[in-house]
Amino acid sequence: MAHSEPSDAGIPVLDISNATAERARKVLDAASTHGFLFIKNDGVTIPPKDINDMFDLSRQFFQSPQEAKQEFAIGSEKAGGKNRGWVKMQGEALDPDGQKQGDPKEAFNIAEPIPHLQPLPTLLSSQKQLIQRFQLSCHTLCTNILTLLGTSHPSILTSPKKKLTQQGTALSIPSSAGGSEWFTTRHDQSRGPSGTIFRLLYYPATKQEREGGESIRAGAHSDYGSVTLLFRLPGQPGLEILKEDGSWAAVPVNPNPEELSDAPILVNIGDLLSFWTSGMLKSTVHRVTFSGGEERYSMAYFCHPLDDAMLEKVPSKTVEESVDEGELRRQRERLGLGEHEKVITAGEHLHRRLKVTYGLEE
Ligand SMILES: O=C(O)CCC(=O)C(=O)O
Ligand SMILES: [Fe+2]
Repeated sequence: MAHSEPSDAGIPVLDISNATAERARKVLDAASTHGFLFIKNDGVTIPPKDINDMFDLSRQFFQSPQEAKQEFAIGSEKAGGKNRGWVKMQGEALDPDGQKQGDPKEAFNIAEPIPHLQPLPTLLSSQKQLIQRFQLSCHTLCTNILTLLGTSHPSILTSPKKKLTQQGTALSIPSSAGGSEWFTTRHDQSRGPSGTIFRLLYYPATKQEREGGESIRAGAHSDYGSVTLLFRLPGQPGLEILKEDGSWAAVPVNPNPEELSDAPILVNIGDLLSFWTSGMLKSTVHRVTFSGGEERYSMAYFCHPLDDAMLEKVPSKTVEESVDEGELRRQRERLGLGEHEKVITAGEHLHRRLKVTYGLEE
């Protein structure tokens, strides 16, 4: 069967080491068009060495005996709670309608280390400091992105019908309502628990490369939270995003290897942030496909707001002017929310999202 290569998704690489209005605008622009953006690794916020060390640790962990992993099976008491621990091969289907079997991958979910890190298998707990430092760095980057999102003015509003109200300024969240800190205070982990998860992912090599094409290793889905950071290894692509015309576009690991010695960090908007901004920010559907002759590793940091954050309308003129009614309707339907205005919390959003997708009950 002939297989055509997906085109490159054309996601921009942004440098946010200096938070200028122009950069903030670009972040918001990418978030409200692609739903994906690359952040140039500044070498400091998330040190490349920590990324490499985390990948090494992940590799060692997934290569450990099945029983050592099984002991910390997801949701088990030993793993310390509901969404924590090891997910075995085909243990979950991200696209239950489109797949006969679960995703051919393994995962390990690590919750925020607050008040302390969850119980971990010996190998992982021997590297507690690295893991916690990594979680903290990821949270810092998410906070930086959320601050920029809260302060910028989207260029998409230059469409003929709409006019920029204040050139280069914020989402116009009034400072009396929290201003540029509106999102970040709702992600401030010192204020309460959240659904944030750091996830190690392993896609084992399949015995036989599928003839003539790729197999789906992570089913088509959008992420649940507010912002996701995704780390991949050079030479291990496979991520694709769904474009508006229904085709899939490949997301390279490093779109500009000549200039960027460290791969940039891939960021995507999740359903919750899309819902929260009335569909203005896009939670783009994506999947992982590759022919399977070789194994693949990735790591994702799914940043969620505090469980009790109310998903009320963001007090922003910009958001109001950019409501995507169709997207909002789809999201409300998926969450089982009726026509009527009902404000839910981030915790409830996550619960509904997991329930609708996996048919989970309490
Ligand atoms: O492994 C990847 O590159 C992407 C994984 C992903 O999209 C997810 O776990 O939500
Ligand atoms: Fe994802």
